[in-house]
Amino acid sequence: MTDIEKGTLDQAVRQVLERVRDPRSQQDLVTAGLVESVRIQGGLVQITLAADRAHAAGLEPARAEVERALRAVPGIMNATVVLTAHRPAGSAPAPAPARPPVPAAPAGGGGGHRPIGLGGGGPAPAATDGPPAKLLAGAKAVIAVASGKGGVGKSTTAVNLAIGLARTGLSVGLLDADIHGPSLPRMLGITHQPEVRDKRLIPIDAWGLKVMSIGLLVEERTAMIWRGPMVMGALQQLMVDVDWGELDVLVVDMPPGTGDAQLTMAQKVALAGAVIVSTPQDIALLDARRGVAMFEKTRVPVLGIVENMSTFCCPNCGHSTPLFGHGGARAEAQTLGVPFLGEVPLLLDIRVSADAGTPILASAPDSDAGRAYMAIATRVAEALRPQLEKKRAG
Ligand SMILES: Nc1ncnc2c1ncn2[C@@H]1O[C@H](COP(=O)(O)OP(=O)(O)OP(=O)(O)O)[C@@H](O)[C@H]1O
Repeated sequence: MTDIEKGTLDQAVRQVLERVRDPRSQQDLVTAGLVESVRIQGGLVQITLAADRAHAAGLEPARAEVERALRAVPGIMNATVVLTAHRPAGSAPAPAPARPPVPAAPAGGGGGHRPIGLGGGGPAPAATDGPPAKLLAGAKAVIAVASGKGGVGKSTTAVNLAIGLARTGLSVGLLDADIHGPSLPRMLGITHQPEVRDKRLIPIDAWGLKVMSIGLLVEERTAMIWRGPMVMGALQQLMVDVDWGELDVLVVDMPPGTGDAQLTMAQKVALAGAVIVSTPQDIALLDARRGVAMFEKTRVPVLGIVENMSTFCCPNCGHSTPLFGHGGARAEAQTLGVPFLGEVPLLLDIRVSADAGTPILASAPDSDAGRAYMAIATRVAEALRPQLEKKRAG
């Protein structure tokens, strides 16, 4: 796209936003300060409208009108307008910007910048507090990999667990729902963006898995600063707009913690089970306990606990040291009455292979780490068998 074409698109988008009225103030959406962000990239447009909850309830027709109008503009291949209700009640909308907030795309588009590819093809929820619906129903079993605390190796476990499940002969997808820190593209060595076909995102094939991550669609920095309802909006769109095809298991790498985002996910998706990852330290186990409690509260079966960074294996002499203690997760699992799925040592090779984008179970399946992950995956596959058989029969 040339600079001139891009300038014309900017202008067309602005005209649409200035034509549609806010029903409350009767001002156009830009003047009313309701436009939070505009992103234009290679013919794809994503706009976020933000208002307080009461105001947002009446803005759906305006949102739909903007979307319709944008999709009719020549040169716009697809447009998604998201309405978020995250402004505090009674707060004044942001002052009208002189221009719509800066489109994130550099002039000329493309150029290595990550586009928004959300197609808006499915029944994407417009507001973030719509009625609960069970999403991702296409997969025979959806499992969440969660941790009460960040940095315990949840994503590394999710990746290797997914590869292990695929090695048992299942068709497996991997969804990175860790919106604030999407690390799966890096861990899987994915550098290209997903295609949009019939307004739906096509997951990327990597290591025998179908993969989708918000990290493939927006810059990491953008995702990091999103607030709660925007995170939920993005998550829901990821769950609605991706064409997963036929899957036996979809592994969801959850955001760390046990806050609203996790709870909402657990409620909106018919989860077949959850795998909780923890290090053996008391503090991490305390958070893991909260994770187990959260899933139990939402009636999601806990498939078990994984102890990560169990012992430190020195790459030089092979000596094992229980750096963070050892066995705590097994004991905790016993106390909580949930299965213990296995332990993974703290190994330099795991970190190096993750950073290189070549997950250890794919690159070195016969290594200690590879075997540890495969044992965990085999236990999870076994636990999922009844559900998979039931779905296949049905
Ligand atoms: N068993 C292990 N041995 C060595 N390094 C590991 C191990 N598990 C994870 N790591 C490394 O620890 C770091 C954090 O892991 P990871 O990103 O999987 O954690 P996380 O819990 O998903 O973090 P966040 O909550 O921030 O997303 C990464 O550099 C990863 O390579």
